[in-house]
Amino acid sequence: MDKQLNLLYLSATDTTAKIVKEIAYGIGEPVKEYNITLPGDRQKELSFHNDEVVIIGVPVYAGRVPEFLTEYFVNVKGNHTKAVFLVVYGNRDYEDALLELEDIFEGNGFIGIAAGAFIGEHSYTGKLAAGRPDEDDLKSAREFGMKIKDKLININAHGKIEKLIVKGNYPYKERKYQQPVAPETNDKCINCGICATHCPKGAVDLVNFRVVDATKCIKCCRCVKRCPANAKAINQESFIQFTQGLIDKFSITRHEPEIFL
Ligand SMILES: Cc1cc2nc3c(=O)[nH]c(=O)nc-3n(C[C@H](O)[C@H](O)[C@H](O)COP(=O)(O)O)c2cc1C
Repeated sequence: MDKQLNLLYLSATDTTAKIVKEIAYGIGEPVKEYNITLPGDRQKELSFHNDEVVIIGVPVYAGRVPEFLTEYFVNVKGNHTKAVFLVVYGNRDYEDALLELEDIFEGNGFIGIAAGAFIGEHSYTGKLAAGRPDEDDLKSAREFGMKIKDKLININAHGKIEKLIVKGNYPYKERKYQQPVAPETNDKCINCGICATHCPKGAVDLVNFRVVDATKCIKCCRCVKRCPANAKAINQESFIQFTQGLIDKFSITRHEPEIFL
């Protein structure tokens, strides 16, 4: 087997983390984790060797890799390092995110050997892909891991890796300007500060937890979902309407994981 299996992921509301870990469990190797969800974890340059494997997982934001992450990924280098690409989306669509993720990392010295698009509860609401990844999703993730293990054994025996083809189109889906919005804090706030210390963008003020910099907020909803007092919510009418539209349109059909090997 390869020397080291690594997990590199951002997961604001923990769905990506669950799937990445279950894939690793299916591969069955001890892992080294690089959880890059918090700003402090995205300071260092990372480089991986040719005898390592990295599972790289990100949530889908507007059909793409989250933009601020593409800036950080410039600092993650491979050296003919084998990689598994994973995107997790909220049952709407993942559009060009997987192709973009593959392009970024293959441009940085990684070689894609497998990829997957899985489904996680939508960051904006518990009414879309509620409770996912569920048992079936996690089973699919484990089985995907086992297939990756077989492929790695095969690669190591024959030394040949065919170009990985994933779903997605060029040009990638256009990134549209979005009006800055930020969560508000209600009177239930207990001043614990979890929202501030857990914000992936450092958008919540570390002294006055009610102050959120809307220009930094990425609407990942980590603060909303992690708040033990249910005190944070995005209340802007446009956001509420957009979220309701997603529920109306995309909660009827259950999407299933897709894998590419
Ligand atoms: C800003 C933003 C944009 C999103 N865009 C999409 C999207 O285009 N398609 C989709 O199905 N889900 C979308 N989602 C939902 C997330 O991809 C999904 O909930 C994912 O499971 C979150 O991963 P995490 O729990 O690891 O943060 C979006 C979420 C956020 C916060």
